[in-house]
Amino acid sequence: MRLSIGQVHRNVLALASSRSCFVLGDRVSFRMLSQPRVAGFHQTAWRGSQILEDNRGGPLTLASLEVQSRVEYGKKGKMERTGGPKPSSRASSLYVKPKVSSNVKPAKSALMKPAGIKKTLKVDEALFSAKSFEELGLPPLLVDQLNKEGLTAPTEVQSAAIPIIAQKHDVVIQSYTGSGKTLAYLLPILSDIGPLKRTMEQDHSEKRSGIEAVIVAPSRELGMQIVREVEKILGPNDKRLVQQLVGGANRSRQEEALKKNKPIIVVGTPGRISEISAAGKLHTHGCRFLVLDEVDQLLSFNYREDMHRILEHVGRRPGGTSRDILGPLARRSERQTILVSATIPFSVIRAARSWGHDPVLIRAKSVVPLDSITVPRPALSQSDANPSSSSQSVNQAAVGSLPPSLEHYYCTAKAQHKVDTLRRCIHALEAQTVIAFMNNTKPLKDVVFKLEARGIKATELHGDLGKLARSTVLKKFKDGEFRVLVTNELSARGLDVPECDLVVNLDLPTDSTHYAHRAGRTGRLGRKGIVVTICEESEGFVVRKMRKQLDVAIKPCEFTEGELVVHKEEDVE
Ligand SMILES: Nc1ncnc2c1ncn2[C@@H]1O[C@H](COP(=O)(O)OP(=O)(O)OP(=O)(O)O)[C@@H](O)[C@H]1O
Repeated sequence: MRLSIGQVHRNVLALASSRSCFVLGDRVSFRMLSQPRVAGFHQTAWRGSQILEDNRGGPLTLASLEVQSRVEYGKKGKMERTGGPKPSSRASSLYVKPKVSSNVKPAKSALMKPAGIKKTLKVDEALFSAKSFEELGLPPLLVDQLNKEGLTAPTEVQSAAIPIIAQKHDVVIQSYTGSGKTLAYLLPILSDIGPLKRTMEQDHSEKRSGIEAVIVAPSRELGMQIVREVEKILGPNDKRLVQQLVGGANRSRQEEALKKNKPIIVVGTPGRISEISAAGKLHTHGCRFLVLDEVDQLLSFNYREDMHRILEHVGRRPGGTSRDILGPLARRSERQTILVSATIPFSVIRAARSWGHDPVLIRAKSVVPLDSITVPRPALSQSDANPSSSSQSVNQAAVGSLPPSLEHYYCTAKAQHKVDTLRRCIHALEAQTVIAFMNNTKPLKDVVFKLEARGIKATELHGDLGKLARSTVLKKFKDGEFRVLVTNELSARGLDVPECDLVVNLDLPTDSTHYAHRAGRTGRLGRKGIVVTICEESEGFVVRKMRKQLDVAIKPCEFTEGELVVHKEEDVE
């Protein structure tokens, strides 16, 4: 395939999508494919073949990637599914056999009743790569530690990401929820820094001191989850090498720990990292890795000042290009930048291009250079802004973000009957670990109260709770003390509760990206999971619209006589 390459320099100040993703920096260089029909990487079905075995240890270049000659175009609108069969073709194994009546057609999958004991949801082996951790070049000490933790095979996205990150590329990792993106970036980092790294580099790297990796996450809960993951791999003797810098926790204690423990990795929320950095207590100029987990959220308007500081300070090369000419964030730095999310809008691709060295997009079974992806121009001013194209970008971001193992349904209920419908839904599906989402904080308590009154153990989680209460609630829910967690958007991103077998939307998510992240709290790592949206009759069209945007079947249903009854599509369209 021939690429026509042009350079476009552009001042980018404006938001690039309806979700207010902003692009920092004032000079963006990107190349465009000559084919105008290419809508973008999510929709266009890029099929970069699995190229990892083609890299024979040398530095990864576009030529070595062989992507230009090996990329194929799929049909417009069809997406490439990775790491598992299509939803329609899979065999399912969830709790209930759907009831079929005259106006009802059976669900495609065969649902089955559970044993009356606490379920252990089976992990789908198709999600795992054929390669082993050793074959991906991880150091023996690290592989041993992974084995000790019961991690014996990499997932597809880990298999794709580990060698590319090890070759020092700036990357964007996009893979569906629960596919193992956290280890996809942690493992190559821990191969390079800390006590488990490659032995041949040990002597040289021993001399390094200070923070070598900064990982940023949008919520305290996700930050702490990442910290636990790093601690697990480092083991009890070295867990002090990772320091949490999340908001809500005691700042002076965090600062003391930085001084005393001399961590090599910090994980935190944007506000707290930037606060401690501004106070001169966090020195990250020599940092080699910057990870933005849930990057599309981190680059939203809400975080712009803190993220600006982080991008400006972390791993900054002393004496970089003058900010007068290029602006502070267009300056190339020595750090390796790793951007991660299940949903990657065009604004993130643009940002990654402007910050990175030959950045590549890694998906579970493909690796493509970002320069080869056509993205629409960002709106430069209010008058240029085309709301439909920016919302299109957000919707495009959601395609391919959902695990194939999920089943999606929706039913209608009046507002005052939603909790009762939720109760019937939980019983019909015999769900044991349920996350119910609402859009606001206030009504959460009321839903908990009503569920408890109906004999279902429930609890609420939201940002207004104190730090301690938040972690206690989450721990108790993970330990199975509560059957239902009623929560808001706070829990939609990154939260990993492997046992979660049902997600319910009690309020409609604001768009398909929000739907994807909420839905992704179930069906983790290829496990089976069900997502049910309970909406009012007048909102049914919104669900059907999201279904189209996400390219997944969200089937109309109801819960009667303790059964899930799936309706024929024609009856409701
Ligand atoms: N190779 C592996 N073997 C077994 N379990 C794994 C492996 N990799 C990751 N996991 C587990 O899979 C679960 C999901 O991983 P993770 O939270 O990294 O997913 P994710 O892709 O980041 O999801 P999200 O997009 O929702 O943040 C976690 O419980 C994690 O410990």
